Amino acid sequence: MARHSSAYQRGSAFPPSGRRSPSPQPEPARDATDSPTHPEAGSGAYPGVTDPLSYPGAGDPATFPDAASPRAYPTAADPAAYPAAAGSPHPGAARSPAYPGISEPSMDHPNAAGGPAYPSVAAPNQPGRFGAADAVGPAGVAPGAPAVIRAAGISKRFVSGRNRATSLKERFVRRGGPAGDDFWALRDIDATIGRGQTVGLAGANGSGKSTLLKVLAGILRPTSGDVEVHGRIASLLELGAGFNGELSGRDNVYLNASLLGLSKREIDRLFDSIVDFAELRHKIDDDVKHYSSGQYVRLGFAVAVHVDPDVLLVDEVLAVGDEAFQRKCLAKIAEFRAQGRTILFVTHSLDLIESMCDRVLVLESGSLIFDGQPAVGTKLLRQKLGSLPAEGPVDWQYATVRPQSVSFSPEPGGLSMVQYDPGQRLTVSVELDVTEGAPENIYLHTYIVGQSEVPIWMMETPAGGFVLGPGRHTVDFSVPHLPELLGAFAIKVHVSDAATGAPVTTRRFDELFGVTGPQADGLLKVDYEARLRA
Ligand SMILES: Nc1ncnc2c1ncn2[C@@H]1O[C@H](COP(=O)(O)OP(=O)(O)OP(=O)(O)O)[C@@H](O)[C@H]1O
Repeated sequence: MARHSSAYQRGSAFPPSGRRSPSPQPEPARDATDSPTHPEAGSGAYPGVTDPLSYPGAGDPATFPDAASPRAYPTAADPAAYPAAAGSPHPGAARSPAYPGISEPSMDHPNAAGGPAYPSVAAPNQPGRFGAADAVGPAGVAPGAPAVIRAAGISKRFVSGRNRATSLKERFVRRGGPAGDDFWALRDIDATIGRGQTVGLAGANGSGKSTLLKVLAGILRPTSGDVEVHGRIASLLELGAGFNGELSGRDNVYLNASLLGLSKREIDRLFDSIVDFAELRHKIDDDVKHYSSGQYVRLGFAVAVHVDPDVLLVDEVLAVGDEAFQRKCLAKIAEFRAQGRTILFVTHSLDLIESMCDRVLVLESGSLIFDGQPAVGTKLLRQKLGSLPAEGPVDWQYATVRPQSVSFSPEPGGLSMVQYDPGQRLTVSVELDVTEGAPENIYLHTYIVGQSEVPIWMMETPAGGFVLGPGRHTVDFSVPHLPELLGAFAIKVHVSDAATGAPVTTRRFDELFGVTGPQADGLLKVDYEARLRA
């Protein structure tokens, strides 16, 4: 099992025992000084291959959101809450155009061990670490699928180059002060990917998708949090796909495939198939620096899918290929999926997520705001991106105040009952989940709706609303004497901010209560007279 965590030691095996206190270090912003080389690279075994028994904290069972009942995640913690940068400089996060891609490790990442490595290789399967307690069963995947990737509390801070200390002296002088402009690209992400899942990673530009993929691949070190990986990962993370521009396509195939764990003999056997897949036989002996971006990606993808990975991580790079190659890649992904391999891919194509994924993770400003069924997650994202109007201000599942359930009983807190006679007491109880960021004074109005959604009457909280803190609350609306009615009735709840009147959400519940009065269906009885005017 390979693990990436903030407890990494540079260029060496993992610590022998005990959880190290992280010495998180923000990534520097991409700039011209980022180098693709790895001066710290030591010699040694393939990176990421570690002694599973020595890893601190492995086996902490995390709790996972129930993907079948998607939930919004709490607002990300204030960056200030994260530990300040300390420890050795971290010049990684290179995005050099020359060697971006599959496997470029940041320099102080342990994967930097192993010579001129651009590995995204993770350790071969190590049985025993992921037991039944780790099983996850998100949408579309049989419950009990073992976890292959687990990210716990992942945060990633970058320091922009603008105000970054550029010398030791400056660093010393600024000690205790800000190291530069902090920017949190990821905030407290928890996610567990089960074996065989095809997971889409979606979100607006800059929401943190690529950063998360790189952290999972072990290419970026998280500022805090842990990643565990069970199995061999092949990743295609950026345009350029991790090739050495000075080498030919042929040499790069050998270099990359060997870094992904294949022997020379295995690569000899696969070579033709890789080249054919990439459709680059005519170019294979040219230096890859003369390749077009699409050709880079073809070769990178071809290598990645030929090394028999357990987990395939793919960034939006597919968009670079022409349509025919995209089709080929998607067919390959579908084949992997059918073989029960695990795939995590970033895409802006929400249709693709709906058609290919079992599950979607949606990021917003570095926070995971949704983890669950693709149809629901893409709807949320479309709403957020403004391509789909929200039903009411915000779908109730994502609102800061969520009407969770409604129940009917004669007395508040009494046994629930659904059938009533006119004149009887009825209490409609609305259960609300109030999250951080909800209005302080919450105003509810509930409509009792009859056939064809016709409102029969309305009940509301006092004008100032109720002050409800985060947590679960129940609001009871009691009707001492039900009017004469006949029919079945449902409840529609509107939530708004009592201070500003701003709507929060609306939910129409399916639960019904019935009243067996003498009236015609669904009508309220009022006293009246009928006279013929003289
Ligand atoms: N090395 C870096 N230094 C500073 N900021 C960075 C660095 N890498 C990424 N960022 C910033 O982190 C944020 C997340 O970037 P990331 O590439 O993960 O987003 P994304 O969701 O993949 O975006 P897109 O859809 O546009 O590809 C962005 O604001 C980006 O500018």
